[in-house]
Amino acid sequence: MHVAHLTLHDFRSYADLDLELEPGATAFLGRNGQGKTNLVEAIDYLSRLSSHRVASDAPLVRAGADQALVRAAVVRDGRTAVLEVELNPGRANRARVNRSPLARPRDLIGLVRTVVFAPDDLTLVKGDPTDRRRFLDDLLVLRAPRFAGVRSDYDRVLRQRNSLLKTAGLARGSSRESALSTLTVWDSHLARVGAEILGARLELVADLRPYLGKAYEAVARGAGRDDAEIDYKASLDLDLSVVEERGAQATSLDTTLEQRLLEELEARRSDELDRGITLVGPHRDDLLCSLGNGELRLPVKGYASHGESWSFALALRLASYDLLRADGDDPILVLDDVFAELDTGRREQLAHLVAGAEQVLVTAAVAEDVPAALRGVRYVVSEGTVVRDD
Ligand SMILES: Nc1ncnc2c1ncn2[C@@H]1O[C@H](COP(=O)(O)OP(=O)(O)OP(=O)(O)O)[C@@H](O)[C@H]1O
Repeated sequence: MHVAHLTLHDFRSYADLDLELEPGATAFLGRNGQGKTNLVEAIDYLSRLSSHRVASDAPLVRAGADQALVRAAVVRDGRTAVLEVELNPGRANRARVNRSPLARPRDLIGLVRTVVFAPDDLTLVKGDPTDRRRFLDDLLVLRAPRFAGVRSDYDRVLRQRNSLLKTAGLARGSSRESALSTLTVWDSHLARVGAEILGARLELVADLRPYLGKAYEAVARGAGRDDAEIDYKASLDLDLSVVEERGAQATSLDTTLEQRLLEELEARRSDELDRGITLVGPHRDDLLCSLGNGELRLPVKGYASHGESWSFALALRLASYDLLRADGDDPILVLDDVFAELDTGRREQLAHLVAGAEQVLVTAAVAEDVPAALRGVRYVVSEGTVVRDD
């Protein structure tokens, strides 16, 4: 797929912008702070309805304006769809496809898919578990958009359950009894939705694993296919052979996981009441990233060198891209300011690996940092204007 036309209105630093885009590589060049990342962020926003840079929508609306608009003509298998989202911080956003309003903005998710490489990707391996959980869930949603709904259901159940745990922990006598019986109801909600997320993440990690080994071998010189490894670390003991047996039906896997979550919630009840938070569930899990082979396998976080950590983060993104491609769709690749972070060898290697993508959008402050294979169409971005440089 590729974006053929992008329109922005009051998005970030852009009051109004209309831009034709082509398949293949396009580089946005210009000094720091001129609006290069703002452009690719807009396309990424359409893909996931969130930004790779900020957690809320408010900073995406141009200072002084009260709403922003992002519209893109997306070409997929020769057919064009016009996707549009109106950002209204503090109020409901609105989305349209071919000018028809969607019942919920999140119905837009999945119609355009992006994989973004950005300097912040180092946090995938060096940051908190939250960063890795977000990585997994974002990829999950790109592969199966209905997970956007499952994830928001889980967040809601978790908030309600935590607030009930606090109330029950402080209550005495009959009000404690009543809070505890309501808690049982929330246990079953949490276990049901949590099992769905857990099962999907476990399968995702199993699907991603072979692509990760291949990608790490490609980006880290001298590395082998078995050097990079990912393992899902759940907040409870699981018999992972259930998942490894890919023949297992998703529904039976979810039932097994739901049962395990319920048992664990029961076992940790008094701890949870003391602390007033939910200690079991996919919100407590992590993705373990490790390097090495044979007996010497070490976690990336805390052990790997800066270069190895970067290669691992790049490999995670490349593996996501390959996995989405294997699902039968060619996502739009965004390389936001990454070349300045890489040595010449890694730049060329990365360019070689992604040059065949249907559309690659690159941003860079220094034109020479962009490898020749990705120089394609060039735009100069300066003070909010985007001018083609032929
Ligand atoms: N909501 C907003 N309203 C107005 N201006 C904004 C808003 N958000 C960001 N900006 C401005 O956009 C500019 C940053 O743009 P962007 O991040 O795209 O820069 P860039 O060209 O990618 O720079 P670099 O090369 O440093 O990454 C900053 O000058 C910032 O002040």
